[in-house]
Amino acid sequence: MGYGDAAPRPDRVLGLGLGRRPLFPGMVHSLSLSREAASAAQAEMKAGRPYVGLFLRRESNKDPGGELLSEIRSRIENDEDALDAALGVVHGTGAFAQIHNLQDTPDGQTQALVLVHRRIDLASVADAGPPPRFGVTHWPREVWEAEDGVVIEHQQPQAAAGGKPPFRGRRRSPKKGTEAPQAEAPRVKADVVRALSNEIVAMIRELVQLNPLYREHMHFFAQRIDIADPYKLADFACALATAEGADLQRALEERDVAERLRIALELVLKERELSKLQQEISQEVEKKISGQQRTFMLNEQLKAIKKELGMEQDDKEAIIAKYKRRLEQLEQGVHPSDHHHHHQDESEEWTSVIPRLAKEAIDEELVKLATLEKNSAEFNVTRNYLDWLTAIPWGRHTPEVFDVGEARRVLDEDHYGMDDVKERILELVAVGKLVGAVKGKILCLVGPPGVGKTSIGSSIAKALGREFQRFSVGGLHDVAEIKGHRRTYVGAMPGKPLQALKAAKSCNPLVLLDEIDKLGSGHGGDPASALLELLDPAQNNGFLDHYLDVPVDLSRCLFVCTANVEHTIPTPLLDRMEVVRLAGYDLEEKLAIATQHLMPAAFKEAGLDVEEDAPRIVDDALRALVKGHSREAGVRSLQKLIEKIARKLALASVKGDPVRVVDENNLEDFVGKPKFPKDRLYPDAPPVGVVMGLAWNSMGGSTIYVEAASVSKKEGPPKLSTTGQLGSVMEESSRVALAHVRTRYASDLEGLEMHVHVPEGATPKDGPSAGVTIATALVSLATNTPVRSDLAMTGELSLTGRVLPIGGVKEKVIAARRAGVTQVLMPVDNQRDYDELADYLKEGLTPHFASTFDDVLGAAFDRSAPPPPPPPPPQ
Ligand SMILES: Nc1ncnc2c1ncn2[C@@H]1O[C@H](COP(=O)(O)OP(=O)(O)OP(=O)(O)O)[C@@H](O)[C@H]1O
Repeated sequence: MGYGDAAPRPDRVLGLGLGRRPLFPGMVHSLSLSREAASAAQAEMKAGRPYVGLFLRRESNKDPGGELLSEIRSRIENDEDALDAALGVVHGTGAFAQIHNLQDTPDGQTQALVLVHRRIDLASVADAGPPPRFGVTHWPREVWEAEDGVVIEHQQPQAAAGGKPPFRGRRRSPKKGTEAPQAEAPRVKADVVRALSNEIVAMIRELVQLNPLYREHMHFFAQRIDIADPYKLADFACALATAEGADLQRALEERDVAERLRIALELVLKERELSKLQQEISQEVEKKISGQQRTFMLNEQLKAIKKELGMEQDDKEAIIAKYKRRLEQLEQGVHPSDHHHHHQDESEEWTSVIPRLAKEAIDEELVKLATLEKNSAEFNVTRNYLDWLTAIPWGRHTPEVFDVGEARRVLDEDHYGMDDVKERILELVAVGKLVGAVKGKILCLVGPPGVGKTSIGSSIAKALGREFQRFSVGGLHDVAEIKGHRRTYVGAMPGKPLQALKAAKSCNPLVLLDEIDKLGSGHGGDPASALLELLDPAQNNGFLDHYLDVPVDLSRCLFVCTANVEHTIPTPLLDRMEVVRLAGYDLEEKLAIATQHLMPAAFKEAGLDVEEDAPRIVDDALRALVKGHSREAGVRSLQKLIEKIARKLALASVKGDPVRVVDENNLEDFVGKPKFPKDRLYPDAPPVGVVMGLAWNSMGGSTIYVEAASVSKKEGPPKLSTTGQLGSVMEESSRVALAHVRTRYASDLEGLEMHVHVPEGATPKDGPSAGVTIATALVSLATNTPVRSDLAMTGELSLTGRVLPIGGVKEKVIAARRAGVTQVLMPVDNQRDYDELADYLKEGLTPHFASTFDDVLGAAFDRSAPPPPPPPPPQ
């Protein structure tokens, strides 16, 4: 596309208004035209005049494209002079451009590709339009030649230029020098122009580097425009600039080359500043974003470096400060991790002194800690040690309750019965009230599982106003569990007593030692003697843990032990304990416990208590539950069954099919078929040779049958074999029984080979108390006489036929009642135990107290019956 002076110079053109900025000669533009402007341009092209005059509107609008200047007409109709009207709407100098091509865009506009040839001045309004047609004067050819420093500056008028002065109307008054370029000395002017040109080129280069968008322009420019032509350079620079329309118009109107260059330079300078600013902003934003990341990375690195160099001095100081603070709190009597607990009130009692030895140890360790390397193993050892030293609740006590009535209320709240235990506790409280302190009494609760030994422990603590802690010593072999490890061990810790003290946050907690009867015997020292040291009030005011290495006063702790049986408790321990026996519960007691405690608790747990008409389990169903499903001394499996029922009730109620009452009829839906359908192996009268005995073990009391049968008859002394997992003591009892029976029934027994069996063979049985039962079974066999069916017996038998006392009277009586017998036989020496039993346990029972085997036989065989005949000879 050639441009410039070769193009025709029509003196009338279609006039279009430009909204935002004027166009400069030499440029190709894609100009969007309004619909009317496009159709006017179309018409021009059709008429073979593909030209437009493009004038910047005085009041610029947003639209950068070309439009028809229809306002001119209305202005003229308002009696304005036509040229004045046009110059009121647009600037007087514009661009003469050739339309190369028109293309419709989807949004209803038309894109016109125009090439700007030269400047024109608006000279007249040939037709107000719309579309308006203007009479125009074309600017002369702009030529710049400088030869040997002499400027030849032409502005040759070409062809008919209308002859009118080029500037009219509202144009700003021309600048000095524009009218008279010759005013400057040609020589100087040439230098100025060159200097300005160079500067503009340099600036444009910079722009291109700053913003790649300009690169395209530059490329175009270099191809088409002679840089050496300052007029064209100025126009190019202006076209590049994103400046205000008014500034650009000024450059458009400027005739003087130097002045035009100056304006152009000013514009590109601004452009460069703008580009720089733009770049700075974008860099800043980028920096900000990456800055955050950087800070994080650097911090991490710093940490790593500090760690590497062991420079975490600050941390160490903070740790030391922490201990100092704890120490202060301890000395003021505030425990470091003081928590809110129910016993706290004004009367809280403080003995806030840290023992001298402990204080010395703490101070010493603090000094040591300050000198140690933060990452050394020893630092951590020392730190752990200080943790423990400062975590012991030195001198802190919870206020104890010495109110008998209140203690009784608390104890009764959680547990039914257990009167022996409660009585003992109330004694403690009463003595404490008189003496001022409960000195470490060791209670030992002995009884079968599930009778509430552990759970009453926490009630006792509550009743006495002490914190509750427990740990099990069952199966404990290592003395270190009690006395702690020496600090030199990796992962060393204090023993369980001090751990309990730390957890209790007070020096007078109730500490429950579970399963003291199952204490192991150790290889590394004897746990029993360590426990002795812990429990003995004479020693434990200076309990020395291997780890802590500083004596701790445990004399204000109250120790309670639990055990299932007494005889495996190490004797030295047992000697110092006060044993309270819990025998287990019979049916009525279980019913009471279930209704008063287990059921409400289980229902609450299952969320059943919130309902208005909450479901209930009727007494008969409970009775069936106890008899058929949970034959045990305690109530643990009864509790589980009730919880199971509660869950199923909850499920039913959620499903929308609630069950209101659990009775005997629907009980099986909840717990299945009874596990113990019958109470007795021989529901009716037992056959010859079978006798019901009473036994008890760690699981509570139970009835057992002893069965004797003759196997064969041979020559010689009678023989006896036994089965049923009998222990050695019971084995011996049977030999004693046979020996004694032989002294009386020698002829009946002669040559008899007998077998004694104790059914439920899977359960190990031991103890001497089956002696009378085995002997009676042998007599029954020897004399071929059955014993009374409603009798159960217990008692040790000596060789000479004396009946010796036994243990577990209450358990055995309960077991006898459970089996439905009405007569019980026991050694006369146990009569006192029996008399002390609660009346309801004795109701309906006939006791027999035997001192000799004759007494036993008297009770076992109906005296009114004829004397037992000799047994028939076996086949
Ligand atoms: N007399 C009672 N009154 C109320 N609840 C009781 C009574 N006896 C036992 N319980 C309840 O029975 C459950 C079992 O009791 P606990 O665990 O204390 O038995 P334990 O004698 O310590 O058994 P183990 O020897 O196996 O430790 C507890 O939930 C307890 O509350």
